[in-house]
Amino acid sequence: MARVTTFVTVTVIATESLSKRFPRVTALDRLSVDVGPGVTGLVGANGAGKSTLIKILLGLSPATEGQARVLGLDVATEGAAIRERVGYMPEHDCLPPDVSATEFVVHMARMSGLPPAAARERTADTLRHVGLYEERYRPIGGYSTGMKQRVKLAQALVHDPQLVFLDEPTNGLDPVGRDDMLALIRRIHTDFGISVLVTSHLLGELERTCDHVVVIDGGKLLRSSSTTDFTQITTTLAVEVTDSDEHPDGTRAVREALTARGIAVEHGGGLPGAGHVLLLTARGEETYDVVRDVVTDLGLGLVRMEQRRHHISEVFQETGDQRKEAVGHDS
Ligand SMILES: Nc1ncnc2c1ncn2[C@@H]1O[C@H](COP(=O)(O)OP(=O)(O)OP(=O)(O)O)[C@@H](O)[C@H]1O
Repeated sequence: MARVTTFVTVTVIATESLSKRFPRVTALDRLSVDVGPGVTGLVGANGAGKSTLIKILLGLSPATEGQARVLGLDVATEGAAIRERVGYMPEHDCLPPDVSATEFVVHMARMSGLPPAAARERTADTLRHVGLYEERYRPIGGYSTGMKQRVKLAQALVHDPQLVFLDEPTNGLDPVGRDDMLALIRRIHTDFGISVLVTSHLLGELERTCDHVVVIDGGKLLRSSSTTDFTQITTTLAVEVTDSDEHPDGTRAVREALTARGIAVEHGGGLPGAGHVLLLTARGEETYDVVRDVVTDLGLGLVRMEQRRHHISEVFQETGDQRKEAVGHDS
């Protein structure tokens, strides 16, 4: 008998027309989005609805309308089964100050159903993984913000979930602490195969960490796509040319010729120390040909013509004021 092979795209989270209305505000507004395995960023300004979505996905808060499934389980009826398989790092400080990280994480592991010996072993492994060593025996009250974030992360991981929700894990961290946390988040997926949904109000910081980014604003979906698609919507070409006797300012001559051919040159000499660099938006292969022809016709030398990858935050700056205002940017 012929064997039929089907390719199934695994959906980790699926929402369909999901809404959450509070008396004075609509926190989620008919949100339909699918999230696959890997590391996914959920980005939106403060109040966009990120935490509300996470609480619904954990089965902790009922949706007003619509449906959602997590790991194939219905959030409305299978919340307990979802929480067995999903770890949650809440946004706000929620740690008891008087106990040590070890005591707290063992307690959380026991609450998740692990027997005492396994809970202790998993706690030691997880705290080591998040980078807490001798300090793990000291009371949490004396910890830095970075150490507290690591304890919150450890308790989300200790029961070996298939998926973790991390709500603003970089909040309150300095730039070095932020980078460390983002690297740690990436390793949760690469080292253990756990899928991650991580929220942030900073679009820029997620591009290095996430495979996929979902952007929401006012509870509505603005965009959901792979990080690469985000950063390659448009390609900027950096073009550098020589001068000649005939054209002592080669850069200017090329700029004028390109403008005459209908190619907008975004900035002239915008890169540090590169007075001869032109930046222009490439629209397919033909832009390359036009630049090459223009430079040759002017009798100039082409020093370089290279693609410059966009950062996510730049893409948003270019795609309209509404999005720009909706999403915070790295400073
Ligand atoms: N229990 C609640 N009662 C009333 N309004 C709420 C409640 N929880 C959230 N909201 C409102 O819903 C909107 C979305 O809040 P939510 O906390 O989900 O946003 P967020 O994107 O996580 O932002 P932040 O990072 O600031 O928490 C906000 O306007 C908020 O004030």
